[in-house]
Amino acid sequence: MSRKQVDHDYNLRSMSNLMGERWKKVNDGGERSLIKAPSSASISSQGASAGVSTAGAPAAASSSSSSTGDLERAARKQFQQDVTPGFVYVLAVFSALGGFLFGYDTGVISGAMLLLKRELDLSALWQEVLISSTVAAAALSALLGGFLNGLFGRRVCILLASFFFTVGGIVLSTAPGKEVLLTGRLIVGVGLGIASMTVPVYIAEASPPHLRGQLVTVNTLFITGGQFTASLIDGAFSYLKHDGWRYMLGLSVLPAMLQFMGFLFLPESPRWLIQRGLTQKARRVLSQIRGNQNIDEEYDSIKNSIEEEEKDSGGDGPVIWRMLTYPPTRRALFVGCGLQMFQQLSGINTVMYYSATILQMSGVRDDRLAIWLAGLTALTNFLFTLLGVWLVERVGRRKLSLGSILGTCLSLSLLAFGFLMSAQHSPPVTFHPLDPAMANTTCSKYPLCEPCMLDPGCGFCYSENGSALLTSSCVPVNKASTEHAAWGRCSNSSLMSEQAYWAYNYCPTSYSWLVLLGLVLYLAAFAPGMGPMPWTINSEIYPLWARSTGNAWAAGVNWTFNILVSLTFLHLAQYFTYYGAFFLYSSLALLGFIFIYGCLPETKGRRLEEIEALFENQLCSCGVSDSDEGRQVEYIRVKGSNYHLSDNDASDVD
Ligand SMILES: O[C@H]1[C@H](O)[C@@H](O)[C@H](O)[C@@H](O)[C@H]1O
Repeated sequence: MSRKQVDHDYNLRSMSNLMGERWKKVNDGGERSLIKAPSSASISSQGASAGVSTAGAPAAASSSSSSTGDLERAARKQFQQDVTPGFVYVLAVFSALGGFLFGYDTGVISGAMLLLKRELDLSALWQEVLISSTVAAAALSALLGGFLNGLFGRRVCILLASFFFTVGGIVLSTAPGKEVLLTGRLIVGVGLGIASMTVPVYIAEASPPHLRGQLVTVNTLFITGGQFTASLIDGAFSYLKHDGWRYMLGLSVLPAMLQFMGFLFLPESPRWLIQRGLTQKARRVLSQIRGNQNIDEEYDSIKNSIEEEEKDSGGDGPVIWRMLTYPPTRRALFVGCGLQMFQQLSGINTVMYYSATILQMSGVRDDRLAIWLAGLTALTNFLFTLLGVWLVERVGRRKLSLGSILGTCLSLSLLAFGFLMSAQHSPPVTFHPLDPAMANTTCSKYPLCEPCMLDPGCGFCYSENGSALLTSSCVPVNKASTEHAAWGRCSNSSLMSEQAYWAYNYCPTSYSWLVLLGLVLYLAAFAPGMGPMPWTINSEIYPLWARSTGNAWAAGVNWTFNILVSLTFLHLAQYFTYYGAFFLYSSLALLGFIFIYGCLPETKGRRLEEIEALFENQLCSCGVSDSDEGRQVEYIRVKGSNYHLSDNDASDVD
């Protein structure tokens, strides 16, 4: 069926929800288009100046929908010209401190661990437990956060999260031993889970539609900003001989307290208030955050949609059950969780974590320098997320996500190819010790650097003249610190760097530039789209009754896959080699592309109340297609029928 054909039987409510305006059916020579009837003064005045006929004249389908596009754009422009009060920015920035803490607390631990394992003599198991306990606690508390959000509201949850961050930071910085450290990391994890699911919802519910994408994306900008700050703090405090980790872990208390104090004065989300029947308060908050705009229309639209939703979502039982048994929310949940899953499966946290090693492969031999340069990776992630903030309202969520995941997939392949070339030109092991006590290790049997490096018990010790390898051996790693070999010339710091270099986890290679290029391209592709979009889109695709639960489950999926990918990476690399692991991530990103292409509708510029309609029919039915005249048509399939939403010149597609 041509996409220009529109069926007879359509659901008017869905469409009026969808565009937030009244719609009329126009019979158009056997084809039906939808054009919008002006309902507000601003629209009619703009519509008149744009010369738009709204009376249902039997115009050609393309011109009527083109006029609809003009009218839509004019209305949007008018809306944007109305003053957006600065208060909404203040509110977004204070909320996004939760994102900053998310980034800081997940980022700071790698640098802190270098000091902790030395000072507290931590075993590999304890190191692993201290790192992953926070993520595991975050996964569980994100789910719990959905329930708390529904019950106490967004504001109380953000206060609760900043309280956990503060207490966790204090416990961590004063911890006398590893058990207390673990307690602190668990407390911080609880804060992380609650903040990660509440903040995007709160910002989305308070923002006007034309700014929503940008303001929610600012939260991810703060996440990456937190990760960058953590790398700077890690670098700076790594010079302290004692207790540097206490400052690293404790400094998060400052933004946490700032957020707590700010939220004592910031309001509850108006949508949650209306849902709870606190209508007077909701009106007050709406006026506060919309400044001099007329809030009646927004208030009514929220209220109506809550009433409609209550009928639609009917039934009893836990919200997640109602979501799963009601097709639109089931589809939204599928899309939301899928996005979060593919975000993590594209390996962002592995790439970030592994960047110091990638830099070492490129010839940066000094550990400290590698830590500082890893900060550059975090900075690149941050800067490209900034690009995402700029792009999200310009190109829309769908195109941004698609472009980003495609770029992620290609750059992962480049990374993998770089690793493959390094492996194929792996330097040989030229020196096999004669001393039987030393020779009888698994390490000394490896003929090349590649298998030696993939064995976590061994490292490659070598000397070179310029870029020519002189002698090399594969020796066991020092169990107490992977920075040295267990014996031989690489076991002694003073000999190392003068006569020999110790490569643990990597091999010297002349293909490092390929890997480095892959890393930079990866961040440039991932950070503007796949980094922020899963959070942004989840904050807007669920109806109010399902919003906190939907976000809770999606955030839970994010944290779960985060831990899964980071815990399996080294094993994956061991069994499939590094290039195998990165080719796997690249194939998963390709699957993600297909998923997004098929299932993600555009939500840009729509009211939260309108977005539910996008999920009311079968999945994979929204997008932009070429019309018969070679123009691009934005369409949606509702209840088995196709509707044009806009008809724009290819150069001017929303
Ligand atoms: O969106 C964020 C961001 O991309 C971070 O850099 C990453 O560490 C998180 O896991 C992710 O959820």
